[in-house]
Amino acid sequence: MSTAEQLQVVNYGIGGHYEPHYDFGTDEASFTDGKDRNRIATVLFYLSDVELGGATVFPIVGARIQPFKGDAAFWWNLKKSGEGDMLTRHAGCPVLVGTKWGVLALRAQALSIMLPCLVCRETCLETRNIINANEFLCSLQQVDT
Ligand SMILES: O=C(O)CCC(=O)C(=O)O
Ligand SMILES: [Fe+2]
Repeated sequence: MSTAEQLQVVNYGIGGHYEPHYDFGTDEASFTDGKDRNRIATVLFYLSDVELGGATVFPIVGARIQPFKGDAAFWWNLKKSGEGDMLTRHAGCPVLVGTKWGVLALRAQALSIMLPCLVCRETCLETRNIINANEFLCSLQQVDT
């Protein structure tokens, strides 16, 4: 797939975590080369259950996703305008018991090609049975930050 970066394997042991961050590039210089290749979306496939801890959390929208083997989390990093969506700040909470395995696909795509697709994104998400963390998970349990 020419528009996706290489898959990244995520593995955390006890205490392993990922500090709050954005997946889109904030360094404008990297994305003003005429290619519009900022990271439009992220999908994180969970390859293991985690006994305790290890949730992926979105503190600004108050969303929390506990990893279960076979589940996936999906979110759009950019707004329709192409700007980074500041609501997507997220983190991997420390693993307290067990191990966390996942595969992360960061999708870099020319916005001119992706924009028409954004319009129907709810439908696309429904048919793929994946989770839109930005919109759908806002209603889930509040995160303690
Ligand atoms: O481990 C997680 O739950 C999040 C990982 C992540 O956000 C990343 O690798 O960019
Ligand atoms: Fe991330």
